Amino acid sequence: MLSEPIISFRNVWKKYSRQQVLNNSLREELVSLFTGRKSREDLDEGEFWALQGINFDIKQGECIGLYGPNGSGKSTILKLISNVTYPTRGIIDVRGRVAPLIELGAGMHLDLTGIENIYMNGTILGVSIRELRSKVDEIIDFSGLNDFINVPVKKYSSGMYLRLAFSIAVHSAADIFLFDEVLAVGDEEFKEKCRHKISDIMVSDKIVLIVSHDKEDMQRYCDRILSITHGIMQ
Ligand SMILES: Nc1ncnc2c1ncn2[C@@H]1O[C@H](COP(=O)(O)OP(=O)(O)OP(=O)(O)O)[C@@H](O)[C@H]1O
Repeated sequence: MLSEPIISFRNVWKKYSRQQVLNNSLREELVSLFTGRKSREDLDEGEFWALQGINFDIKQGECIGLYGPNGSGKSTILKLISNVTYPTRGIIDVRGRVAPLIELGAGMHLDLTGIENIYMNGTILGVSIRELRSKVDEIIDFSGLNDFINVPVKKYSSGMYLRLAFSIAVHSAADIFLFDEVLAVGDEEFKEKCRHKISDIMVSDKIVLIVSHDKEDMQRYCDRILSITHGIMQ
């Protein structure tokens, strides 16, 4: 059972449009649908493949680094794993609860205070209210946001968002942790704390997926590195 993949991508393609409004009229869409003159997978003007035929498996307990130049498709892979977006083609299987630290502020409820977000997001990430009550001081303490914990998060700086989001995620019951260069906005002291916490998670049976431009760093910590360029995995 342990060796079964928890995340699997089978021939996954993701199409994006550079123009938000497509030029296709409804008529053109209908003609293509009924006549088959244009395959649904073909690219319309302004569209491009952000991912092309991606295949990989990740097993329980693995720590994987995702490496590639800007715009190569790393964040798109994390968004597909966390269901923020969907594949244009292919099959994605993700078994387990995902804690996605992929976009600063994503998943935060801006009008709620820090502590309200701890309860809200903690519950979404599988922690019971009773457990959250017993962990809340530890979560606040790790975040270092003690003086700001009763302030609505819309007043937080990007570093403060990170502190709260990271602290909630690493104290959650998630099975899969996605870290998309989130540490970039943290100060050195907090980064160091996060690195320790990530190392603790790595030695557990959880899956950790890290996106970073620092290949050497990833080689030190990760079991494997998946390299991607222009949406194609090497
Ligand atoms: N919502 C979107 N709509 C249109 N294009 C998008 C969207 N999201 C990403 N893209 C494009 O898809 C490509 C892959 O983007 P992605 O964010 O996955 O790359 P990345 O490898 O994470 O880049 P970086 O290292 O700069 O964060 C890029 O060309 C990007 O501009």
